[in-house]
Amino acid sequence: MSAEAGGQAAIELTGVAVSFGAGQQIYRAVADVDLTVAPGEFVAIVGPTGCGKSTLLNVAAGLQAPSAGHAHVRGRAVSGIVAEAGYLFQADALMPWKTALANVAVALEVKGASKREAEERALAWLARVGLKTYVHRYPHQLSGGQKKRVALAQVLIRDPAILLMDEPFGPLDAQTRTLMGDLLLALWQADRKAVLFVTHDLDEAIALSDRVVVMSAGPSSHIIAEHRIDLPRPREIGDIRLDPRFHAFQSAIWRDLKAEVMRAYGDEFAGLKV
Ligand SMILES: Nc1ncnc2c1ncn2[C@@H]1O[C@H](COP(=O)(O)OP(=O)(O)OP(=O)(O)O)[C@@H](O)[C@H]1O
Repeated sequence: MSAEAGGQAAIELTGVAVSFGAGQQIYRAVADVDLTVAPGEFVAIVGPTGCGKSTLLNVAAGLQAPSAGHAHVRGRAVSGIVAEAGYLFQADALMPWKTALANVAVALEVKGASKREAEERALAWLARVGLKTYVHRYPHQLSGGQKKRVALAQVLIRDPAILLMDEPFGPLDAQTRTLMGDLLLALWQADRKAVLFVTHDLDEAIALSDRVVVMSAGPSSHIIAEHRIDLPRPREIGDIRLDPRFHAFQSAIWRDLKAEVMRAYGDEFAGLKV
């Protein structure tokens, strides 16, 4: 679906540059990025470490002001934190002193819902993410994957218009990552929100997305390629990985990415001669 077909874009970055520091110490992390996510589209950003993936996500979230260019979310210029976005980051955002139920319910309570209504809806969301029997556990009594499911419920219960996800399943083991990917796909399929998803993992990017955007190594990182992933939906990650076209996408994206990854790491590996 193009941005035009769905009306205004869900997320639109135009000519975005981000620099850190000042004077002689200035570091131009990202330069001249144009990126549009259409309503209902799932877009993944991949690129070498330190290329500016999180920086771009932060610009879309309103957490980082661009030094040049503009960010729009659903047609509105971003200035400050975007309230209609749901964020899921690698680090755990759960409050350790609250149960799973309270952690999810609080997302509605802060928006003015009564405790009873918030808890009822939180129970329904925890059931949707498969945690019906864990609602009274505290985060330290949950596995990494279970905590991620609570975090997902905590984000989705607010019904955000767009989702911004930064390596959300990064700390999980491979099997749990796959299950979390399938859960995310099932939830997304039921209620297609625009998603901007940052990951290091090519397989994850291909399996989940409609489009994979490849960034160059920094400084002045920019988009060097885009791949439309027209694999059939609904998808299950285990099955879609067996599709021969999945491997064709892997090879094509890796061809774009490899030189940039080598450029990002080159000097460090050169220094490791023994
Ligand atoms: N607040 C900051 N101050 C100074 N430099 C920063 C700041 N935030 C990010 N950078 C630098 O900008 C560049 C891009 O960082 P960013 O975290 O966006 O990259 P990334 O692609 O998400 O990295 P990774 O894949 O390793 O998570 C990096 O070189 C980083 O060191």
